[in-house]
Amino acid sequence: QRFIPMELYDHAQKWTGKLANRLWPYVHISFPEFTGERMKRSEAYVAIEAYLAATSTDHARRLKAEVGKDSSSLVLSMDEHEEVTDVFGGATVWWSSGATAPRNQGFSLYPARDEKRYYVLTFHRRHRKMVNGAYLAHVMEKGNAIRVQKRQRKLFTNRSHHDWYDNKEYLWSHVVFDHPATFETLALDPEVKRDIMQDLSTFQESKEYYAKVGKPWKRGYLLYGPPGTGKSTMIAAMANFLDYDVYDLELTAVKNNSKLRKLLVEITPKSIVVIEDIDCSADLTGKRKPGGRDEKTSEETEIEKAKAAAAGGNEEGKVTLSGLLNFIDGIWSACGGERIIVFTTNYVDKLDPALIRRGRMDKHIELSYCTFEAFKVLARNYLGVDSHPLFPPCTSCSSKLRSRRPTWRRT
Ligand SMILES: Nc1ncnc2c1ncn2[C@@H]1O[C@H](COP(=O)(O)OP(=O)(O)OP(=O)(O)O)[C@@H](O)[C@H]1O
Ligand SMILES: [Mg+2]
Repeated sequence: QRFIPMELYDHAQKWTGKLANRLWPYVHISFPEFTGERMKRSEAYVAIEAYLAATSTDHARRLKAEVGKDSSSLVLSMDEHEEVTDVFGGATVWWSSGATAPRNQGFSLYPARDEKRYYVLTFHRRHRKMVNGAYLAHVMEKGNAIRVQKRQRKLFTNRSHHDWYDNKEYLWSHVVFDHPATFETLALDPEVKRDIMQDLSTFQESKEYYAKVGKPWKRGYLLYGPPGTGKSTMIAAMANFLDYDVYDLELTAVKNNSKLRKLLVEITPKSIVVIEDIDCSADLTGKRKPGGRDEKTSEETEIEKAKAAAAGGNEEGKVTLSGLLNFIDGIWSACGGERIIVFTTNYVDKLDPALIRRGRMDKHIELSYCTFEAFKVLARNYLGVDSHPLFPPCTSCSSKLRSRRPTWRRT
């Protein structure tokens, strides 16, 4: 600006740019950690972080360590201002990490809050097409796969809390999900068990199928039976089998239908949403009468409204049957995808037929008192006994026994 006349300045800038391009044929792409206003971590950044953690630990010299999945091992990843080289399809690319200094240099309780971290990818411009296409797709795919494999599964419940660090209201609170139940330890008829496991695997692999038929990728299970017959245990076994998070929805703590919808939107994919004891979770009989018609007179309705008003509430002040039906398969239910919804109940007859019709609750599983085959699993689990003189000697005998359905209670 001091030496070049103003009228030539633009030209000079253009030509120096071109010259620099000639001499410096490298392209940079940066991937910031946060994008937009919502303070949501960018998916690309998270995938790259996982990818680089896996590929960089052998080469990078500055690593940072975090506690891993089982809380005892450490996971290493690339530290800030570190650079690693990656080779893909004959091309060499360089990844570096960095962070912009916090804007607020003064005293703060949360010093790292406005620090902005990013990754920069550098490569020769002749590889531009390959990097933009195949290489970045490869990084995202591999990074996401590593992330899923390494993540700690969580058990959520709908108790909202305010995070002062993020200055954000979280509708779900969570702990690490660490239930040891599996289908192997679940005492259940082997055929029923195989059928459920098959059904879950099919669901997990059916992304294309659901897209083809135009249905959201989700499935409903209704588990019913007497108390203590393994409904809750089965949910834990399902979560362990599918490697999903669990969202335990306490319906009585949800104020109204719009809160329920907000909770739904926050649920991530690869999760099981559980509503335990659905028959006593909320008043879900709606305004239906056994005959299917609303037989209330307008006078009765008025009285109910007055009662509700006197109690300080109204229809908007609670979760209704229609709100719950919309939660399960309304237009909002498609958000997220890959979700299983499980209801448990001791009294299946008490539930509104609309709530548990096939399509909404696709699979109804009765868990009742144990059959002989299931009893053998318990004997193996608890006593380490595989065979015993009192066990029936052949399978045909055991199947006869099974057909009689003994009503032994588990202790
Ligand atoms: N089929 C089963 N296989 C193995 N263990 C079982 C089974 N059923 C029950 N149990 C054991 O019994 C206990 C109670 O089971 P669980 O909590 O799963 O029953 P539930 O059907 O959810 O009962 P409720 O209807 O009262 O909620 C568990 O600790 C579990 O170990
Ligand atoms: Mg239970």
